[in-house]
Amino acid sequence: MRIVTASEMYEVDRFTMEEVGLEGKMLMENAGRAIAEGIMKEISKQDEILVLTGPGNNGGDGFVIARTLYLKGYRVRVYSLVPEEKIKGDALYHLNILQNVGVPFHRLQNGELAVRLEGMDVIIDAMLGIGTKGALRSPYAEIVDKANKCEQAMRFAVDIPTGLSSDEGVETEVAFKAHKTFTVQCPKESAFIEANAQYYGELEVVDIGLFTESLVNRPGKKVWLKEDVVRTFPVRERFSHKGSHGRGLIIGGAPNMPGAVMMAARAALRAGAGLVSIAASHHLISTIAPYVPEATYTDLNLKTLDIDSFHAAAVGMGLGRSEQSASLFEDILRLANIPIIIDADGLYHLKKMKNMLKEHTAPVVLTPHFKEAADLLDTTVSALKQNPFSLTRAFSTEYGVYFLLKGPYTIITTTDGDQYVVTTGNESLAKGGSGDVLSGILLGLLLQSHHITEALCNGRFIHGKTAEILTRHTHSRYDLLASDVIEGLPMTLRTICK
Ligand SMILES: NC(=O)C1=CN([C@@H]2O[C@H](COP(=O)(O)OP(=O)(O)OC[C@H]3O[C@@H](n4cnc5c(N)ncnc54)[C@H](OP(=O)(O)O)[C@@H]3O)[C@@H](O)[C@H]2O)[C@@H](O)CC1
Ligand SMILES: Nc1ncnc2c1ncn2[C@@H]1O[C@H](COP(=O)(O)OP(=O)(O)O)[C@@H](O)[C@H]1O
Ligand SMILES: [K+]
Repeated sequence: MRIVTASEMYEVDRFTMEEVGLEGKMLMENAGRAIAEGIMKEISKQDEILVLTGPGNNGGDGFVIARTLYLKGYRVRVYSLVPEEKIKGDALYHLNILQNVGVPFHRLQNGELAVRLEGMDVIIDAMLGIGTKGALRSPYAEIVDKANKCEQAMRFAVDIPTGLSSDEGVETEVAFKAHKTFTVQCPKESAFIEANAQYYGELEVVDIGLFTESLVNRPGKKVWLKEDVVRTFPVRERFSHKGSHGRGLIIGGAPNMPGAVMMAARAALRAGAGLVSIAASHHLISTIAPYVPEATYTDLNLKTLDIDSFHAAAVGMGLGRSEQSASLFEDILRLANIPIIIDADGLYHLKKMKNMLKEHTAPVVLTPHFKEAADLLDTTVSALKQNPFSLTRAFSTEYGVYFLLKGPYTIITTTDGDQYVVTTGNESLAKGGSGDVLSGILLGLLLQSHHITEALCNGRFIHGKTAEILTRHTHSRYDLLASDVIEGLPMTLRTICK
């Protein structure tokens, strides 16, 4: 499912209207009806419903929603924040129909509504959409603030909550706090910015018949969905052997962090890897081996370890930050000609030698969380949180790496700048070890997949999905351990990726 900026959405609108020939009025009718259908599932006919409308097409969607609800017998009225003379085009067309049908219609007088927002059971925000520029002006800011204070009301936003930008990089002062946002055709970039989650609430995408084909040739952003996992998950052939599913190498294991490589190895095997080897300090091997008997072990000595005899490697989990491990990491990066995942302490060392990435020809996957990523990109966590798409895309294309920016909304960027968002998972994963398990799953899938992007998206999807399934059935969001996620993978794989 494509994620768009405002300008991309306008291009989709233009293409659909001018080149395909679907009229704007009809698109507005489709949008309003689809959103009204969604809202009707959440409200009752006893509810007092107020639709707040603005000057543009977002307001036009609001007129269609109000008419649809009214004709179905709901108690709805419309409040326009602008005089009728300001309403033009398709929105005016639908305002006329609204008035012909007899839906109660009022407009704001001297900045005040003639009804108390506090008395409303349902407030629908069709004030501003993707045409929003800058901070809210009066009277929008005041009305939005009042609406947000109506604690008893269910609040729905049309397309985007009024006050938010569609694009990343814009700080929000005041915005409508929706319980649920019905977004038109494609989620907008800003829906995946952490600070905006409190305004969007739950997000539902409504299909109104727009054609997104006009965007096909641009580097794109997409949400990776279950149907994408089902379509691309590696198939296990009946006559395959262990070598068919890849030989993976995990390099790490500082004496005080034996768990990281252990969990990564076990997760890689559970995700389907054919063979997994752990290269760790020989003191550690006897400690780890009983916990992952299916793996093989080798001393972490680059004179004897032939990295390229493996199909892919993961390095950095529990590697340590000593000078010695820094030079070990540098040697690995210089020697490896296989796809390599770099996580945790590997990312720490990489910061000082990131120019090596430009010379490196084999695929490199970086899996930082926000703090690690901000360090690597020489920026702050808050700047990265506000501009995660553009900053990671710039880094990926400059350094030629795959970048998996870990978080509740994980953004995966390819070397070409295409981006995928994976939103599975919940706060049960906010616990030490989750990242090690993810690295293991990613390695397991990298070994079995023809496409690196699919391996990364699928790996991150099943990691989060497993946490969702476990916290729904057998665990709480408090107790879940990273190793529980490994043991929960069978449930996810059996249901999604048979
Ligand atoms: N085919 C279609 O057309 C379809 C359209 N669709 C729907 O249309 C929506 C986009 O409609 P749109 O382009 O009319 O923009 P929209 O956001 O409603 O209003 C812009 C107005 O806001 C005003 N304004 C801006 N910033 C402001 C601020 N900070 N504070 C205060 N005011 C501010 C600005 O005023 P101005 O600055 O020009 O005076 C301008 O007049 C889209 O989100 C979707 O819901 C869908 O139904 C699909 C089919
Ligand atoms: N609140 C959350 N919601 C969903 N996923 C989360 C949340 N917090 C963490 N995660 C996931 O857990 C993992 C944490 O990785 P990381 O911070 O590297 O953990 P560690 O280094 O402790 O192993 C990431 O995959 C991230 O997407
Ligand atoms: K809106």
